[in-house]
Amino acid sequence: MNGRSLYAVLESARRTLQPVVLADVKVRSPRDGDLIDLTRLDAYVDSLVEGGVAALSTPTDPVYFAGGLEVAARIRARSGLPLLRKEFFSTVRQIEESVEVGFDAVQLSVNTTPPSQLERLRDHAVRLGLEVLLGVHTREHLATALALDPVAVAVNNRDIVALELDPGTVRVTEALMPEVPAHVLVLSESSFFTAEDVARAAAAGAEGVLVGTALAKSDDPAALVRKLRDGAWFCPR
Ligand SMILES: O=C(O)c1ccccc1NCC(=O)[C@H](O)[C@H](O)COP(=O)(O)O
Repeated sequence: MNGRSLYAVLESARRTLQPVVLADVKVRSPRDGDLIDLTRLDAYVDSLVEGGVAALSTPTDPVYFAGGLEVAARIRARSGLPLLRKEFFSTVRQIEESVEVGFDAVQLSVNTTPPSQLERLRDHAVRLGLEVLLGVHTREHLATALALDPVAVAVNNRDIVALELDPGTVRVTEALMPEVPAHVLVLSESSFFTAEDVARAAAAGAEGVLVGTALAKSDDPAALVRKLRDGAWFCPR
């Protein structure tokens, strides 16, 4: 394990009572089309870091999100922050290449990872020193995830199976939080546009939020990171 821990980043919200803001470096969105011009990727990552994001993620799926391991390697080279891989995981090889590229964590979403592979891929990732978030969108997904005794879950406010074409709402996080045990860390993901959205997730007990589209579309991503984070207080569960 290296010094870049996503778990530690999320845990920090419990001490500071401020939620952490993570940025999803998403080149393309199935819903909104092209988001990041790769010729400005380095400058974009720099502005996120300047704004004070606590960690980064990137979807490496090339088909719907125009991501890839080359983009991930560029983000890795540009920033020393913890880096989470989003992918439709189904093979052990994908976990191994995540380590090779320099990811610190992977998200295995319960609704896209083949059920027979979920525990196996989680265990393999842990053996290789990766941190693991189990991604959920419904009560049923959450029950499946909690049965695996996770350190952290990611509540996706959008439906990744519908390729995030739904608008998404922080109400998904608000509805699921009462069922998450206090010791499990929570990252609330997707559909964050205003400081009020972030405040609602933090008030519901999410240690962190993951923001992609709003930052990519912003003229001043650093300022937006500060605005989203500074108006919110984390309420311990
Ligand atoms: O969540 C996943 O499992 C996933 C897998 C493969 C590709 C993308 C995946 N998720 C995408 C996201 O999580 C969103 O891009 C992220 O939450 C940012 O959302 P938004 O702020 O609404 O752009």
